[in-house]
Amino acid sequence: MSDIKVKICGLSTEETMEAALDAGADMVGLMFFPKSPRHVSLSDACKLADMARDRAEIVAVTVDMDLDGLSRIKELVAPDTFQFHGSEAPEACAAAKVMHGTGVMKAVSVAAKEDLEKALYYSVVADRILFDAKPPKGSDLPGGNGVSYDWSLLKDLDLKKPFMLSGGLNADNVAEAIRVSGVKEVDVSSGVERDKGVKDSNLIRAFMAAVKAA
Ligand SMILES: O=C(O)c1ccccc1NCC(=O)[C@H](O)[C@H](O)COP(=O)(O)O
Repeated sequence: MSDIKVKICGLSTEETMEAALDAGADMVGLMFFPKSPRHVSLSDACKLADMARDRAEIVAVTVDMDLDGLSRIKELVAPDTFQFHGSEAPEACAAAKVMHGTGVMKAVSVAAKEDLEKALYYSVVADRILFDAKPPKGSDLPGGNGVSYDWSLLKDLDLKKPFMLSGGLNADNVAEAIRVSGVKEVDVSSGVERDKGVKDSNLIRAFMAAVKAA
């Protein structure tokens, strides 16, 4: 059994949230970016977060959200962690930690080796870095695009902070991604969906099983 940490991102129904929790997901992501097909309303987010509380780390995913928006999510949903998936500056990450008392994960988009350098600035203020694939040209979404990058870029990376690999993972490729990159944490969204934005409980279970067997 591997000790790889898993985040299942963009859960939007009670059935798939339960499947993720029951299968042992360590972190569950709720999407607050209106353009995302995985977007959840505040009231749905509250119900889903209540299911996950004390069973997994609840991650609120936001993109360049203003302070009022973040405060509303904090008050109503009470996430453990904010995932900043836009162009938030390191100072904004630091401020959010102080203001909301949550953990902060910063997404850094990767296509080539030089993209990793950005993580050094964020690793000082964020609790965790999410190395996600750079969105393809023309995509409206900064994440959740189901595309990968060269996993070996993360091999031997010494960041002094935990980091996750994401982008285009699924049950068929996650073991290879872990082997090639040497990472201890993975994140998935599209790879456990049957249609864009529609999570599938069987695919979630298959992904978790593939990670455990890696
Ligand atoms: O998933 C989205 O729709 C999304 C939209 C805007 C910002 C971030 C988004 N997802 C963030 C995640 O953490 C995804 O799990 C990550 O990008 C990997 O997605 P995928 O390649 O689909 O597995």
